[in-house]
Amino acid sequence: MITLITNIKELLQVREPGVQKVAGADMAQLPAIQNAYLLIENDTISDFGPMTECPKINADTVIDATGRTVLPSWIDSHTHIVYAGNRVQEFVDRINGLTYEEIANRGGGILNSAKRLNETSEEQLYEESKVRLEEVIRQGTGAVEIKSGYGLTVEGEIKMLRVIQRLRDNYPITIKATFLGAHAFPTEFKENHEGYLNLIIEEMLPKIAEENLADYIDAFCETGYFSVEETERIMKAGKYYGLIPKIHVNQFTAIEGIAACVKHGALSVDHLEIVTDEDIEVLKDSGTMPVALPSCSYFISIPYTPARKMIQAGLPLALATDFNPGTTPSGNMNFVVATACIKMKMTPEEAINAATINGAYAMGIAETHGSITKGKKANVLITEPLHSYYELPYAFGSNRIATVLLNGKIVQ
Ligand SMILES: N=CN[C@@H](CCC(=O)O)C(=O)O
Ligand SMILES: [Zn+2]
Repeated sequence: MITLITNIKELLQVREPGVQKVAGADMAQLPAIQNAYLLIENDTISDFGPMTECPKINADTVIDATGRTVLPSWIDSHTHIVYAGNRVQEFVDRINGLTYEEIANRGGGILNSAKRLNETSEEQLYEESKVRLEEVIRQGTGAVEIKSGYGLTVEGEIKMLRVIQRLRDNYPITIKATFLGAHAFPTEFKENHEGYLNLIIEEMLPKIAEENLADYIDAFCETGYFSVEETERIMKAGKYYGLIPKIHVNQFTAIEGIAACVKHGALSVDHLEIVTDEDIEVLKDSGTMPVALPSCSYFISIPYTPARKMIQAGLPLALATDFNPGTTPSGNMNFVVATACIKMKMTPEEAINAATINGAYAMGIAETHGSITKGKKANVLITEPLHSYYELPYAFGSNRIATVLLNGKIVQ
């Protein structure tokens, strides 16, 4: 099956093989070809270049992209798409003055979602989650990481991870699964942290590893949730089973969790609304990707990740949605890219790099996703006719994606 996209006004994020991520000043560069073609063989990008070099072949499908931009699909490296019900009441409580912390202290927040999830059947959970997955595919996401973490019981966590596996089996989007048993302490373990850590390490992890249900391990390293020392125990236990850490850290407070994550070889550190100079130092020259989640900052009115400061220090940065029922009931990467430009003062080039190649690194899939590169998966987006790709973040409330290809096939 051969697909040829012709007359592309701008083909964005064109990279040689081997580029895993971009950092610092390099984030401002978004390599592009004007008036280009893109050749897809089966599910793989096989060639691209200027129209003057377009091969004369009999393609099965030819798409004329006159006036349109073509770019790699968005990579959403941090989501909690699998959940039951919603938390609209907490949304209204926050409008009326309560904070996220106050709501959590009253038994709301993560524990609210966990209660609901444990009362929901696996079938129902799958049905609710697939609607969200279908929506983000339409919005241009071509790869998504999905976390557990609303079970907080052996059965609940396994149920979530099985749903993630079923989504992976049934949809063309690339999915990675992360075990987040250490998302919050269930009420019965509030005064018995040791007991819950033992449950995660001795019961949940061996079962998850046996069924091969997760790729990564996560913990919510935060004041009032998992301490740095507790997070280190979770990371070590995960690594024993081959799960690389990707950690929630520095959302509300900086407690030196980032240093611990770097020490344990975390693939990414996510949230980073509060970042100290020491945190930035420790991330320099590490293999750990910082991930910002601007829709979360927007929705619960907390600071935005200091992107400018981090990029100026030479760091890379990825962008993801954090799609979840509490702090970010949206999986729209177009909004994330726009909000990063508008609120974090990232340039469109930096934001697109952060939402494609750097997101792929944060998901451990940079070899196959995140750029227009020969041999990579043909997960690409074709926009509506645009004057320039700047219109993607400029039109912040709109979706300018007209066509979505996953594995070389048009799905939208
Ligand atoms: N901060 C931790 N976890 C989620 C929110 C969880 C929730 O409130 O349900 C987040 O990334 O924002
Ligand atoms: Zn999250």
